[in-house]
Amino acid sequence: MPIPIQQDDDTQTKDGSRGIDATQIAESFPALEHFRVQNIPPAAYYIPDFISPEEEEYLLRKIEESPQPKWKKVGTGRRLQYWGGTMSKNGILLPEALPDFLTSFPNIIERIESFLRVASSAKGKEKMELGMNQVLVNEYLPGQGISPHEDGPAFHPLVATLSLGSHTVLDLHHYINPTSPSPPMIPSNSSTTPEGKTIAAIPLAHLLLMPRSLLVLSSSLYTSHLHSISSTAKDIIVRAPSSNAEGEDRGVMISNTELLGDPDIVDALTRDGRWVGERTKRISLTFRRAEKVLKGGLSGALGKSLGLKR
Ligand SMILES: O=C(O)CCC(=O)C(=O)O
Ligand SMILES: [Fe+2]
Repeated sequence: MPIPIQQDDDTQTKDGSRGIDATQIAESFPALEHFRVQNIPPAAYYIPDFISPEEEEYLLRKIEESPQPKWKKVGTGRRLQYWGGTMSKNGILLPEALPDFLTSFPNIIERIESFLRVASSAKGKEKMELGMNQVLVNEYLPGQGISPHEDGPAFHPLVATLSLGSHTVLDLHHYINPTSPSPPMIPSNSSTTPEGKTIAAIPLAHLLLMPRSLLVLSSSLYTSHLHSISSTAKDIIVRAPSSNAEGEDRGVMISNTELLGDPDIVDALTRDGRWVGERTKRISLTFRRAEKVLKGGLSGALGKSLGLKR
């Protein structure tokens, strides 16, 4: 890639909307299936170099320059921003206008939507119509992560995350089914959610997310699995399990090696059996569609009465 920007008026589609005309280029465009991460539950798609380094730099600057009150702090000290509005306690988006850096140059929302629409329709499948209306920006300093969680039913079960600045490793987790007999090998340090569901102690899979890549999580990976990022400053990726290393030094095997599009990493894995990456500051943008949106905009008083999270 990078996926082309659609800005010119002559790229308007028949219905007047901007973007790639699916019927024109579906044939020549790689099908979404091409980006599918293999051997994990359906479905994750990893698209390397979804944006250019210049676009990455521009987005990083715009996010950094956002007014101070836009930054919120979570318990662990990590910072985040919500664009497009915040969610009420009962899962309704209290909408706000999205900023120009997401809607015009580099036109990233439309580009993600066009990509998914075109790529998913390449084999005559039903087109994905998303209508992304909220963008969550997360900042991670080296050593910061996010504990295992689900993004929840308030959002359409397809989210796209753009990584900027640094690589990271996203861990995918599954629940241990309480109704099936306990397998003898379940490690005793598996954790339990507030709802009493048990999360398997060992992640189901690891995905290396490089800067400028787009990760799409959908269907059962969205609805019945969890994801997390470990609070580490260094990632060790290995080609095969190693028995002579302890703890974190053991490294992890990733499920998206073939999709990385990064010869240096693939070479290191082939030559040395491992790749070590020191994390730097990472900004992620998660694009999603809140299913329920408050009609008629938001007045401060109404927002408060709905339990607006700020
Ligand atoms: O930073 C990421 O890649 C994931 C963020 C995330 O899972 C979330 O904020 O819900
Ligand atoms: Fe999440």
